[in-house]
Amino acid sequence: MTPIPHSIISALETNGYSIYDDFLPDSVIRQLAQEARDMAAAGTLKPARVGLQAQSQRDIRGDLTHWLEDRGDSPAQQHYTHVMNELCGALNRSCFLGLHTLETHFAVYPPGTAYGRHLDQFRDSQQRIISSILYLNDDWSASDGGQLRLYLEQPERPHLDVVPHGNRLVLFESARFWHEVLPASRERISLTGWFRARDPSPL
Ligand SMILES: O=C(O)CCC(=O)C(=O)O
Ligand SMILES: [Fe+2]
Repeated sequence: MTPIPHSIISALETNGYSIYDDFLPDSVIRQLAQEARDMAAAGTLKPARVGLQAQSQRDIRGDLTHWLEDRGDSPAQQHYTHVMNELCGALNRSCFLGLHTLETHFAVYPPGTAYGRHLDQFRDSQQRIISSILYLNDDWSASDGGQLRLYLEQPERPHLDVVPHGNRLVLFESARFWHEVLPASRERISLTGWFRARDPSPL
């Protein structure tokens, strides 16, 4: 069992979001980044879709994605899914969120691309409860751009810009925070996941 630092959970409980550095071993982050770059080079990543209006909204989202298999296809992906399952259990024990599954994709944003302001929970579905992003970038600095801009609903601090440093984990309540990805001058890589509640049972 991998212990999950309590500060991740307590920040999420207090603020509705959490930012935690050095989440996984650096070697795992490097391996995951390499796998994403290899897929980008091989042309196996797909342009991301935005809900049902994918055609008309293509320009609001410039990343290329690859969905992970449930257990992960490589030792590094298996490490990630194992720790995220532990995190799921810890969130359920502390916050009673009833999280059931995690869906995750690699996301590669070519230089200059972005993802416009949006909410992760689709209007017709309540199932995405917690959004999670694990950044896989080497030596990122704020001047490279690519910040995740989280709109905090606070008059004194309308938004928070999160620099996508490698091995930084960001969690936030999917239905609560509008957010966007600012364009970067470099390729920007991440593993983006959503903890979902159980599918509602049919009536
Ligand atoms: O990569 C990020 O910082 C956020 C990505 C995002 O908002 C999404 O994929 O829905
Ligand atoms: Fe999002």
